[in-house]
Amino acid sequence: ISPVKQTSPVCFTSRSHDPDTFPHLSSCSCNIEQWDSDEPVPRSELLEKVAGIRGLYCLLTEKIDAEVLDAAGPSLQVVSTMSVGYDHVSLEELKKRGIRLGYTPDVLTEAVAELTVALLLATSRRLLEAVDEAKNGGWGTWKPLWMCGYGLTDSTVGILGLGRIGAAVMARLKPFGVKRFLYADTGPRPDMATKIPAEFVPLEELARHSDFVVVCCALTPETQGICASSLFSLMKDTAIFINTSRGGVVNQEDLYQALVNGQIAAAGLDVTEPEPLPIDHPLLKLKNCACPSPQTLSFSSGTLQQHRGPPCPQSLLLPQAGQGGTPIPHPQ
Ligand SMILES: O=C(O)[C@H](O)CO
Repeated sequence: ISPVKQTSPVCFTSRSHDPDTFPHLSSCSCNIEQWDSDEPVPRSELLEKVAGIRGLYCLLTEKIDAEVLDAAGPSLQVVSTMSVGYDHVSLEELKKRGIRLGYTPDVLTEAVAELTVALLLATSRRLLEAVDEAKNGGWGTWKPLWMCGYGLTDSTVGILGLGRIGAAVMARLKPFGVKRFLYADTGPRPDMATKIPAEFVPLEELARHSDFVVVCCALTPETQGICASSLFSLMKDTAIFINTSRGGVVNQEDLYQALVNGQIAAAGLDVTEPEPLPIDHPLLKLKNCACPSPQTLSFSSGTLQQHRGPPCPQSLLLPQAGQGGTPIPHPQ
């Protein structure tokens, strides 16, 4: 976007941005209009605000589809999303219009990997249940097998989607004495599976053999609902299921049944569909399902301070019309 002074907004940002955290936006000489709220911009406002802009800076709360792009009109050149995943953006519609997409790969790798390990340990060691029991008087006396969980030593961990986050999770779990890492993906990822060796296997084999199944893949048409009863039924009844990718990869009714029927031991979910789940949602009633507030845990302000680069979208994926195709990398 050329820094031309104009009276009408050149860019629209869909959330209020703290100038200290986002110096690039404050110092930019373009005329930027900001949705000045911590809450997502209502759809009707978004459709109005984008008219005639050249750049749109959004979050994963905004669905960027044909309707938004049509409302923006032919002036729109770039959409940037402050997120690692871009499943809320229609790549097809962007491509059709020659609009480029920016996103923020890698800014959350460490944070999400740590959170994944936290969820895995909390569920396998029944931490939240134990805290509840101590608070509500359920801890009567010490019993040797009460609240026993499942250990990582000599275990098999299966990662669905071995991108940056999956590899970072493996690096953190390895020192716990994991014996074998398996992974399933769209194809072998030798680049990700060499430092810590991991075996590429079909998803069904991963489900059958893993003590811990960790989902780190991107949400795509292929992964939508991929974790369903057909997969849970293959898993060990002692298996722990962790999802830190997107809620849409899991069929939540099937997961609920698997947890209630003892098909699997427990689940830790950083992501759900919708977010947040309604407070009376059956998954939130289960003792063997840990489902903390997802966005606060995975995208804390600490994360923003700790990552190595600015949180501004930095990678552009889609070429301008007529410039040839750039393969879309594994987003996570
Ligand atoms: O895609 C992302 O950036 C994360 O899911 C945000 O929490």
